[in-house]
Amino acid sequence: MSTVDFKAIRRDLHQIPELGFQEFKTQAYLLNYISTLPAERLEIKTWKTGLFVKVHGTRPTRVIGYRGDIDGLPIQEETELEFPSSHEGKMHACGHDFHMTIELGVLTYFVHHPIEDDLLFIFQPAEEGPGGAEPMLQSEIMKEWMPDCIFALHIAPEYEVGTVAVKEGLLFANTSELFIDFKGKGGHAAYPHHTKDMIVTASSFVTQMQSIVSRNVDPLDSAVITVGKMESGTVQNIIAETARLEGTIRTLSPQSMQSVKERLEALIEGMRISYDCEIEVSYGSMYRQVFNDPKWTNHFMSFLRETNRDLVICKEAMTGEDFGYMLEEIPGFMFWLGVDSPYGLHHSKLNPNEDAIDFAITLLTDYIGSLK
Ligand SMILES: CC(=O)N[C@@H](CCC[C@H](N)C(=O)O)C(=O)O
Repeated sequence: MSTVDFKAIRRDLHQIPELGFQEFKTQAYLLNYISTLPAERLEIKTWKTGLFVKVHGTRPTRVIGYRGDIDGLPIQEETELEFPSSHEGKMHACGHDFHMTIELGVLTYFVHHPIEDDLLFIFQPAEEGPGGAEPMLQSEIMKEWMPDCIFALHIAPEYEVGTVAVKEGLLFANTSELFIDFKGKGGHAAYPHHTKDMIVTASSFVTQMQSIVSRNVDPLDSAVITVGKMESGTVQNIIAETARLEGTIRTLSPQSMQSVKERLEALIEGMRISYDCEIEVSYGSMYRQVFNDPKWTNHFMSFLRETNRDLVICKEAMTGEDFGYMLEEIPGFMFWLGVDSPYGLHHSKLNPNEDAIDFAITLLTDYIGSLK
């Protein structure tokens, strides 16, 4: 193959994590690398901070799509790596540095070994939020280069390197971001009866919300409501006038997403009365479930068995992924790639095993190469 050191590329990318739609250095890095490849078969179009890269086939009748996401998370890295994030408070804590590197590896291979069909490599911004897949899908470039099938992977810390986990049908949940603002009346810590304390209100709401999952959702149709951020107050002896909760809702069925929101709004209505305050709710970005096309997924699983790769038929997860939008329009699948990290996704010490990079590049080039 080529003599490119993809681990070194991953390390470069790991050092420059950027949040959704701010991936300027990342885009420049990707463009710079791609500019080192033979250009004859390549067509490159930038889209916001992302990229579409087409590798023209020798006698194309189809376009085979591959999508990787490129954004990082607002987390202060706490690994002991020799190449930590150089961006204060930001980290590739969801493995998108791996995703991009593997995509570059596959792209590189097919630039040197073109197949008959065209290949479309999508480097998608803002997967963690506010979501790049849906607007990318609506873009003129995508309409012109619409793939006939599409694939993607996500790193999985819980599996060994060399393991692929996948299932047909539902893989990832429906998601909705959740923002709730409380407004009461601040005042002296010693005179709570003259105030409307929003720390007490918001705390009580966080606990009450959990009853939606335990009492309103069918236990066989799981849901999660997580509050990841709670902001309130100024100092220890002032009662807080405002509070803000930021969270996310996950449901296995789209119908449950609707009913969870209805219950949440009913609870809010009750809180307004019982705590005599103002409460505003908004939902931010929402992602469609990731639903793997059964035909393509079974084809991939047969390939894994025939080539003696370690395959785990996994359960669905409450993770979200805006790749779900692409799979709604284009048949294909997403799979989990084992990277064996003691710390999980979205953890400040996530440390995936880099051996998974070469494994994944070979796996994907073998699989895509087999699509005669
Ligand atoms: C794979 C992964 O971890 N994806 C994210 C997607 C987040 C979507 C949105 N910002 C939300 O929080 O609802 C995840 O947290 O599952």
